[in-house]
Amino acid sequence: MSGVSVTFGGLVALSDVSLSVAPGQVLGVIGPNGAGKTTLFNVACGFVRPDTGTLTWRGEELRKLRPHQLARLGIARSLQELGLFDRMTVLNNVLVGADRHATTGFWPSLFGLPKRARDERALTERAMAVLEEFGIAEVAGRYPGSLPYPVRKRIALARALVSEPDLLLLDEPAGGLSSAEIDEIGDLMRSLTGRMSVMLVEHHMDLVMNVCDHIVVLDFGKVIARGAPDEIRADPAVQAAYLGEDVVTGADGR
Ligand SMILES: Nc1ncnc2c1ncn2[C@@H]1O[C@H](COP(=O)(O)OP(=O)(O)OP(=O)(O)O)[C@@H](O)[C@H]1O
Repeated sequence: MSGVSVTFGGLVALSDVSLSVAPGQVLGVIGPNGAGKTTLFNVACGFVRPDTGTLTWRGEELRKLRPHQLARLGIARSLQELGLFDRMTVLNNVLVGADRHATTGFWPSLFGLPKRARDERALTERAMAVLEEFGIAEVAGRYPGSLPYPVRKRIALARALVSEPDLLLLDEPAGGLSSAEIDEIGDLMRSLTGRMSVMLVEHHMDLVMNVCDHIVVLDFGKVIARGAPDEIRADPAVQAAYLGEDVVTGADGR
């Protein structure tokens, strides 16, 4: 993302924001309320078109990015609004995310050619492996509506991961979770380091400090700091921006 600016009416939500996520890196984007985090996430997903600036993915500029193009580009996202289908089993919800790996198109699947069956078996195995990794394989046959929120959250994450994206975009994964559940989600995220690039947009400092390799701090739509977690923690501009906010830092209270 380079030189991205977004205005809503007269309000500047993002101003000349540049950032990049290195291969295998977990990048955190934090900032106080109204800093522009959600807007930045929406730009990365193609929900919001920036007024100025460019998005580049693997050396190619993405002009007029639209959300439905992400999967083809190897980018997955998980939103705060989990978007699970309550009338589909957990396994089928996860399989929805696996589309990118289905090699057969519409016509072969319509005529039920054997390749389709092989594809489906491989995809189901992959989906079960991700559910297993997330510790929720035992609910594969259940319906999401009957499951507690933290489990639903894991299902949404599993759905994003089953396509084995090269870049995962996460919007506030800690929202609505208790601190023990945040620790668990943090462990899951740390296990993603090196496997894919992750951009994590999150208000919760604790999670960001624990799982991110690199952090970008926004305030009033501008980047006010960037660096490793320890540098960010010690940065006076960041402390000033968060002044008056209920900031939770490390588990040891630092
Ligand atoms: N669709 C919109 N129309 C008008 N103003 C908007 C819109 N979306 C965001 N804004 C404004 O842009 C600014 C940045 O908002 P944004 O939601 O990106 O911040 P945030 O860092 O995600 O905040 P929070 O932590 O509270 O979710 C805010 O002043 C917000 O009121």
